[in-house]
Amino acid sequence: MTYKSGFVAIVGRPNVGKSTLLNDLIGYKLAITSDTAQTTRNMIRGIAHYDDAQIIFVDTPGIHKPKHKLGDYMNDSAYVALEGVDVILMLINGEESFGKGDEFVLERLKQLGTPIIAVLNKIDKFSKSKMIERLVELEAMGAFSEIIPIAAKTGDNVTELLTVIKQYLPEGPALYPEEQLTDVSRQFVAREYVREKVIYHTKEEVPHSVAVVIDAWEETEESIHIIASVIVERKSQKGILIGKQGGLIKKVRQQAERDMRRMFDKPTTLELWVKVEKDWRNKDRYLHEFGYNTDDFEL
Ligand SMILES: Nc1nc2c(ncn2[C@@H]2O[C@H](COP(=O)(O)OP(=O)(O)OP(=O)(O)O)[C@@H](O)[C@H]2O)c(=O)[nH]1
Repeated sequence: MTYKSGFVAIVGRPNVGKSTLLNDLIGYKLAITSDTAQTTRNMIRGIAHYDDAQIIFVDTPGIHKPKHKLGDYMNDSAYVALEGVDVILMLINGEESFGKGDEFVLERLKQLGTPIIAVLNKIDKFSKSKMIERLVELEAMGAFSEIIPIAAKTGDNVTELLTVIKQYLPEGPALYPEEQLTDVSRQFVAREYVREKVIYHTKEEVPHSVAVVIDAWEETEESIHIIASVIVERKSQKGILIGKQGGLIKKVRQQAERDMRRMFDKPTTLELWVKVEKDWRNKDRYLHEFGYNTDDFEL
């Protein structure tokens, strides 16, 4: 049996299902997901170990028109993630026809000369005839090495996608030790879990204005206690997030704790403080402090 190893980038417009697919492929919840566009802000590597291959999947922020410095950082992380990968998965939301946003992403990808697999996602949400229409549309573009329809949410056809991906990987040894599942820290994962719950429980403006910072991480053999700040941009958002008698932030805390216990495999408790930093998404100092800095790219 030949053993293969390589890097696979998952790219596309916001909200097409990239993080859902990453979690599916690696088999646990590393990347947070939501129905709010632009949830993923950093590139995240998930390492999948198979009998015949090791694949490093790189999830990326959705490529979009940036409106602030954080948006610039997100797009930059997506492009940096493409460097040196063996295959690119371009995720497309099959509910809609290939639009201007997709075209913009594809133009950039074509310049790299890396094989691109078009992954038509969310096939559980539309009819077979619509799916065929979309596949024909993609085929006619002549830009893709393969076109695979899937439903990342239900796992439909993801095994088939994996088989195709492996065909594009070079023969080679494992690049990471078997026990390593990602390159991001547990602190990063903890921050992201909190952010996911905030996004879930708040609407409209709040999700994009939130950052999470770990202030303290107290860990023993038996348990973990984390103190974290949830940063928002306006006083009004702080009120929304705390909720009536602290009800909303309590829900965020409890649900994040539940995910953390599962992920870190020990009892985990969380203490959350909501703070306001005006317009942080446009200020280099805060972007740096909250973990959205280009220094990460060297990782
Ligand atoms: N019905 C259905 N929903 C899906 C599927 N894949 C993803 N979703 C949903 O689509 C939404 C967006 O999914 P994400 O995985 O967060 O999308 P993303 O591309 O990482 O989004 P950004 O962070 O904005 O770049 C979530 O509500 C998912 O549950 C699918 O195959 N079928």
